[in-house]
Amino acid sequence: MKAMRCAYFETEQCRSCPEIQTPYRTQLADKDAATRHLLRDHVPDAAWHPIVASQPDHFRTKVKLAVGGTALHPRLGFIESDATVTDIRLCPIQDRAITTLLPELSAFIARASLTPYDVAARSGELKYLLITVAPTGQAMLRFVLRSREAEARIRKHLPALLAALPQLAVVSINLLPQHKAVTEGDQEIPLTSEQLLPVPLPGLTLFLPPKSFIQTNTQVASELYQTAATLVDRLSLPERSRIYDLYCGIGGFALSLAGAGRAITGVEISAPAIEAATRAAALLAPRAGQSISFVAGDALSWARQAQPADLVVVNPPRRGIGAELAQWLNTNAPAVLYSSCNAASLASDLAHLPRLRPVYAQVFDMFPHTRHTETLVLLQRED
Ligand SMILES: C[S@@+](CC[C@H](N)C(=O)[O-])C[C@H]1O[C@@H](n2cnc3c(N)ncnc32)[C@H](O)[C@@H]1O
Repeated sequence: MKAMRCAYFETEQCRSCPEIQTPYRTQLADKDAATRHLLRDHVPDAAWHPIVASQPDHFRTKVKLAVGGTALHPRLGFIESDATVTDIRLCPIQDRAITTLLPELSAFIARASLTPYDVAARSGELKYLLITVAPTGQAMLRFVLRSREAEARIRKHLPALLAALPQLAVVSINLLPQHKAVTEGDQEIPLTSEQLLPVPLPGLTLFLPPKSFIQTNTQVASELYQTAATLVDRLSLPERSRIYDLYCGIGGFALSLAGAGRAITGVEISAPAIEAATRAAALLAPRAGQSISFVAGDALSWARQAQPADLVVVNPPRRGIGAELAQWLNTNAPAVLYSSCNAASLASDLAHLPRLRPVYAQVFDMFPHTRHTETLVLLQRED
């Protein structure tokens, strides 16, 4: 398999995919070997399974596009160190459903006179377009603005935009008044009556609200959830089992593990994500003894007051779960399914789980052309 071509990389306009000139098969082999090496003190060779590949192009289902240039001729891409924006609207790793939206969105920026935010001068209004697409092609669009100055113009021109791009299911404004190196602020202003993007996956539909986390590569995320479900089906869980999904987001793992006799609780810090997960759970087929509930809160505080579980899934942010939650799992969970986007924090967390032995491990290539990985490890108690 040849390396992928990317004009932005070849002309040194973009360096976001540092491995893009390495043939994809070689990237997979390198990534698999590097992850196994990093975890060598914790995961035995026999536990490893072959890396799960992504599509090498058009896999990215959510993007953050900084807006630069002028309202008449906006540039959509990323901010350089000199504060200008490089346009990468034809990026070959983004889902085609995103690329298709961009000419019309560019025209909309001109029509609604949305002056791009100038980072150096600290002037202008439009900072980012945040776009997520579902496998159906439906999309969520969020305008990240410095203030409400442009809101009325966006509202005025929105009906024409929605007529031209009927796949825009959810549109909102996010306010980011501070001059900070973050992507979004606290306040979200809905512009469409629907504020949940349905993301159908095999056997379930997730619902994404504007400010919640979703994996960047829906194809690989779906394989991750399905692998989790298969692994859990193979465990000899008791007939009535208690399962926790900590850091559950909009519920991808919890909903995939639903089944007869299973009482599943998902815990997540974001209240809108919990509402969305609850809506998704209501659509699942009922099964005898099945219950799924979601709780908004801090995973560690919640776990501290929880009953021991038969299985705990953890899928934390890059920092990992930390020593205290790891120690709680070590005492209270006979089985743990840990999905990590940072093998280094995974390694340090595994060091705090001496009673649990990794029996299955696999890398999922959620982020092709970079060195980032998603690693799934199933651990079971030895005694
Ligand atoms: C890597 S995402 C995983 C989400 C979900 N499991 C999925 O597959 O989409 C990590 C999630 O942890 C949540 N989170 C961050 N800190 C948290 C905390 N202290 N307690 C509970 N959830 C937290 C984030 O909001 C985010 O949704």
